[in-house]
Amino acid sequence: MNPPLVGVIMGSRSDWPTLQAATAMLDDLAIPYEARVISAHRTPERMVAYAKSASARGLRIIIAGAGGAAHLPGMVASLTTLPVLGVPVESHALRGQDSLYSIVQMPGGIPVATFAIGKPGAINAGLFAASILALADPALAARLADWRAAQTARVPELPED
Ligand SMILES: Nc1c(C(=O)O)ncn1[C@@H]1O[C@H](COP(=O)(O)O)[C@@H](O)[C@H]1O
Repeated sequence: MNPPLVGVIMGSRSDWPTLQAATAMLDDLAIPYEARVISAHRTPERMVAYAKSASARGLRIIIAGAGGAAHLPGMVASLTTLPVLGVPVESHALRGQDSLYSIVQMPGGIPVATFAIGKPGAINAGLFAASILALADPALAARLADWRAAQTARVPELPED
């Protein structure tokens, strides 16, 4: 297996069903990744070590999902200049609006690319990671174009089809 290019991290194991929508896209496009549970709140030292070593270990993009007081994506972004794609996980109490606002409202200077709440956001984070990597990888760009074409072909023209 090739070394991972994308680090998929999440604040809790309970986020994994959401983040698996991102890793499914990476699997579809044959992009090597790793998945880890890392929390800014519960495992702060694991987070610092991961973010500081990510680039040197060969990671090119980090997808970070978290719910509620979702500090993980922003804190990781503060510790690396790799692109961080933030996925707001749908929380129970506030249905992910807390997660979304926590991730999207970064102060100027530390960017996190923020996606939609829940699985649609995770899917798009996976596809966006592919788009970034495809800039320097023509074979991946071709796989991504094929993936889009297959998606288009699956959309029926008539509603009863
Ligand atoms: N938002 C964060 C962070 C963080 O931002 O570092 N660490 C855990 N969490 C979130 O807490 C929620 C509940 O976690 P549990 O299900 O483990 O109680 C999860 O959605 C997780 O992302």
